[in-house]
Amino acid sequence: MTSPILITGGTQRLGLAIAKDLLAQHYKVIVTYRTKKPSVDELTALGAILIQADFSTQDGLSKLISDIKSHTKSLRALIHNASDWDQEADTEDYNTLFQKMMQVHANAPYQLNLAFQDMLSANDIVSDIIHMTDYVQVKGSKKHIAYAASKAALHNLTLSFSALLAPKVKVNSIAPALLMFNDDDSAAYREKALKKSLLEICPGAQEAVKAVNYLLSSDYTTGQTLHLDGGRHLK
Ligand SMILES: NC(=O)C1=CN([C@@H]2O[C@H](COP(=O)(O)OP(=O)(O)OC[C@H]3O[C@@H](n4cnc5c(N)ncnc54)[C@H](OP(=O)(O)O)[C@@H]3O)[C@@H](O)[C@H]2O)C=CC1
Ligand SMILES: Nc1nc2c(c(=O)[nH]1)N=C([C@H](O)[C@@H](O)CO)CN2
Repeated sequence: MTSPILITGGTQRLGLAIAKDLLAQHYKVIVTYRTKKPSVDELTALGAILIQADFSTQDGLSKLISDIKSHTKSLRALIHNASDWDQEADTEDYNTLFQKMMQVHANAPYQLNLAFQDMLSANDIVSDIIHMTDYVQVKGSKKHIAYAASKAALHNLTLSFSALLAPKVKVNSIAPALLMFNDDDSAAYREKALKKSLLEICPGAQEAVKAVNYLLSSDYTTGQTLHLDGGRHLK
């Protein structure tokens, strides 16, 4: 009996591509979503279990933990992908912004990892936790200060949980820089963003898919970060 892979925020962009690829490999997949959209039905038709969840509140997080435990007794992998890319320019309520970024990007993965550690260790093979962090985890960001701090916290969870859960569970970060533009990104933004890396491309969601599959297949990678940044750190 193969255990399912749980991916959070898997109904658009990188998460959707990862979920579809795992389904195509015949993994059992549980996907969380916050907002109903056509891909919820698309993934259900492909055989995924879709669970509505909003991690921005403790009640929402506690409900998700309960819902997951009602669906399975084990997990092959837990992929923390859900995220909001909020910026300080959009608000003056910095307390709410900071709390929300830390809640979604650090507190939710922290509590889900602790709640599901036994389910992850219940397999005959080594399981995986993957934290989708960000290039800015080590660099910071002038325009997304709270977001960057929360991604740094998420990466620190990689270090702690890899030590705590070894050898039954590998725990790694995937730290992308630009992988996908957003639909409302201007031509000027896109041109400027492309020039921030050495390779000067926007590779698309499959770059994240390939990284996830490497980590799932690895026998010897834990506590690490896969940097998907086109050489931006050297520019
Ligand atoms: N795209 C890129 O180039 C980069 C991405 N990353 C990271 O990779 C991951 C995937 O990126 P991307 O695909 O662009 O992500 P998105 O911005 O598309 O967000 C992914 C999903 O997160 C869900 N989500 C947001 N807040 C909550 C919440 N409070 N509770 C539950 N779900 C929530 C959303 O759900 P819904 O839509 O249902 O509301 C959304 O579908 C993220 O962690 C991101 O930070 C890092 C660097 C670059
Ligand atoms: N949740 C999200 N996080 C991030 C996004 C996004 O669209 N959603 N996008 C980026 C940018 O691509 C950035 O890496 C470009 O420099 C970062 N995080």
